[in-house]
Amino acid sequence: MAQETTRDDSDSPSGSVVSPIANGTNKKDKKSSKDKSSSSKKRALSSGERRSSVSKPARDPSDKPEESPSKKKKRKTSSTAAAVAAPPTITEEVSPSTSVTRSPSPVIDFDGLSRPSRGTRERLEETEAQKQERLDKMKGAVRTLLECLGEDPDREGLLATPERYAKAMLFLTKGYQENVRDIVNGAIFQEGHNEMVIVKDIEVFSMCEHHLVPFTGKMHIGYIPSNAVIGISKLPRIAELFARRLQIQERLTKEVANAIMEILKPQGVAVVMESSHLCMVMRGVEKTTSSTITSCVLGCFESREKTRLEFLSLIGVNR
Ligand SMILES: Nc1nc2c(ncn2[C@@H]2O[C@H](COP(=O)(O)OP(=O)(O)OP(=O)(O)O)[C@@H](O)[C@H]2O)c(=O)[nH]1
Ligand SMILES: [Zn+2]
Repeated sequence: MAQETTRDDSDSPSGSVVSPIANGTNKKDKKSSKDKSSSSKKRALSSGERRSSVSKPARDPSDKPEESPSKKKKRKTSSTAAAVAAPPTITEEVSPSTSVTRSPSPVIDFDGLSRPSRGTRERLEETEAQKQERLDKMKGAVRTLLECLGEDPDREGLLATPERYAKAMLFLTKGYQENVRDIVNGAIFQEGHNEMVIVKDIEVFSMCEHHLVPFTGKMHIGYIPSNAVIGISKLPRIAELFARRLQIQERLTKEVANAIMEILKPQGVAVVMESSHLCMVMRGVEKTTSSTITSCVLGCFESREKTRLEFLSLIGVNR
């Protein structure tokens, strides 16, 4: 349910840079939008730099463009100086011909993919034949799993299980292949609005990356626009995109909050998630009534206690 409360935020950052994803370009003019987006990305970065520097999403350590050998050698000599230097620039000259542009946000890359890794991009770009080959490989692995469990994979009830489970796992991790740009679909409206917007009690289903079993619960998302509002359904869609993959609840909460900051450049975002982990209910400590609450507050939700408390009371966590 979406909720709006009146508020006057005099110290809201002036103006709002709409991030490249907000332009909602569709596939055909993606090339030109990519050029456009790189300049707006730089703009986005400058407005991003204006954002509270208190909490920045941790970059995935593997998200480092390959350095050319000469650069590596130079780096060794001045490592101490580098250690205190300003954080790495976004566009790093790997070699004169190819400069690698890293997206300003480590949760959404310049292609609109969310935290892509080699494997997930392959999944997105594979041919029908490669898709079938992947499915066959997964079916074989599940068959082996059934045998190792002491089951008979050829008995009637299990004959189709390898394919069913392989397809189920691909569905449960479909978030890897979704593109934030398609999710937002250009539904960002310059409304000159700066009251708190909350969509709460969003059902979330994710997969614990340690045990490959689900954790499910509710997510509450609030933001205070700088100017632009997003289509309210896009907030649960963004949550879904980051939930449908192998996750931990802390990272899921943080990625949703940072993605919304990146897409909308609002004054601040707050995300709270409460969920039950089957890996704690059906095995291990076997606590059926326990639930885990995680939160991530950015921008004015982080810097202003009043704003944070108002959000928490409106979502009923402060009860
Ligand atoms: N901020 C805001 N958004 C609204 C309101 N009413 C409808 N919307 C959103 O307007 C957006 C329109 O987005 P589109 O992608 O063009 O429409 P759609 O394809 O039906 O979007 P989905 O509902 O996400 O399937 C949707 O995200 C709606 O949720 C409202 O009162 N406030
Ligand atoms: Zn687990």
